[in-house]
Amino acid sequence: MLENAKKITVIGGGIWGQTLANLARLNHLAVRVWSRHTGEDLGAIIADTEVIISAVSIKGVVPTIEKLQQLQLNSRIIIVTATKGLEPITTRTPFHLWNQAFPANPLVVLSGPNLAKEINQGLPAATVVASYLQKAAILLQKLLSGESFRVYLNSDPLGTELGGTLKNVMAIASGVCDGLQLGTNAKSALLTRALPEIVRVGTCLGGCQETFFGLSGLGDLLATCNSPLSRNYQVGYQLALGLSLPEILAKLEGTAEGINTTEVLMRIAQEKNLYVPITCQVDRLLRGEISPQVAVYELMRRDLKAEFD
Ligand SMILES: NC(=O)C1=CN([C@@H]2O[C@H](COP(=O)(O)OP(=O)(O)OC[C@H]3O[C@@H](n4cnc5c(N)ncnc54)[C@H](O)[C@@H]3O)[C@@H](O)[C@H]2O)C=CC1
Ligand SMILES: O=C(CO)COP(=O)(O)O
Repeated sequence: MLENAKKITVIGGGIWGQTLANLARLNHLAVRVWSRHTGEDLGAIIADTEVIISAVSIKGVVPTIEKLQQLQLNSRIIIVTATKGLEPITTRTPFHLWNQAFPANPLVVLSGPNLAKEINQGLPAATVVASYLQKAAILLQKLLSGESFRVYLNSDPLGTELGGTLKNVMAIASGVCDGLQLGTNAKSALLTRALPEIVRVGTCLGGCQETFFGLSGLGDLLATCNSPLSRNYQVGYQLALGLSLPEILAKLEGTAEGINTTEVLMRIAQEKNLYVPITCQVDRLLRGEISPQVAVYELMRRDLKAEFD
C-alpha cells in the first residue's frame, strides 16, 4: 500500500471527481467521495483525511470553500484543486480562491489532457501536479500515478491551472470549426493561433510562458479541441449545426466550463487591454449576436499582421 495508505477525500461527485477517486483506489488508497447531494456529514468524512481533492465545477468552488471554512480545516491537510474555470464575481482562479481561504495548507493544482471517459476506460493518459511546495506535489504524484496514468511535476500552479481553463474557450471555437467542416488547414490555423492567445492571457495573469507549451497547456488544448468527448467542443460543434445554446445545454452531460470562462475572460481582457480575437468571436457567438459563419468571417477579415508580434 502506498504512502502508508493516505486517506483521501474527493469533493465533487461529477465524472472528474469519480475518475480521480478511481485512480487513487487503483493504488489501494482509502478514498471517500463527498458531494452536496449525498447528504453525508463532510466534517466526519474529513476528520482523518490527509488529502482533499476538489473536483467541483467553478460554480461549486466558493460554496465548497465556505463549507470547509465552517469545519476549521486542519492546516496539515493537502488541498488539491482540479477545477478548470474562473470565478465570475472576482474573476479569480480556483488556485487563488483556495490559497486565500486556506493560506496555511499545502495547495496543489492538478490539470492536464484528461478526458475522464478515456481514463475510465483505462487508456493511457498523463497529467500535471503543480505546487509552490514541491513536497506536496511529489506526494500527489505518488498517490495518483499508475500503469495508465503518468503524473508530472510542475512548480507553476497558476500557469498549470490557466492552461486547463483557457483552452476551454478554444475548444468551443474548435467544435465550431469541425461542425462547419472547415477542413484541416483551418483547424491547424485555429489551434496554432489559439496558443499565443492563451499565452498572452495566461502570462498576464501570472503563469510562466513555458508551462503553456506543456501538458496542461498545449497538451490539453490538443485533447479538448480534437475530441467529441469534450463538452466544450460539443457546444461549439452543435452551435455550428444550428442548435441554440439552451437546446445544447439541455442535453449536455456535465459542465461546459468554457461558456462561463469566455464571459469572464472578456472582462479580464477589456480591463487589462489584452488582444483576444478568438475569445471575442466565441463570446459574440455564445451571446447569440452572430452566427458561426459570421464568427469565422470576422476572424478572417481582421487587419493583416505579422505572425509574431
Ligand atoms: N470531465 C472531465 O473530463 C474533466 C473535468 N475537469 C474539470 O473538473 C471540474 C468538474 O468537472 P466534471 O466532473 O466533469 O463536471 P460535472 O458537471 O460532472 O460535476 C460537477 C460537480 O460539481 C459539483 N457542484 C456544482 N455546483 C456546485 C455547488 N454550487 N456547490 C457544490 N458543488 C457543486 C456538482 O455537484 C458535481 O459534483 C470542471 O471544472 C471541469 O472543467 C478537469 C479535467 C477533466
Ligand atoms: O478538461 C477536459 C479534458 O482535459 C475536459 O473537457 P470538457 O470539460 O470540455 O469535457
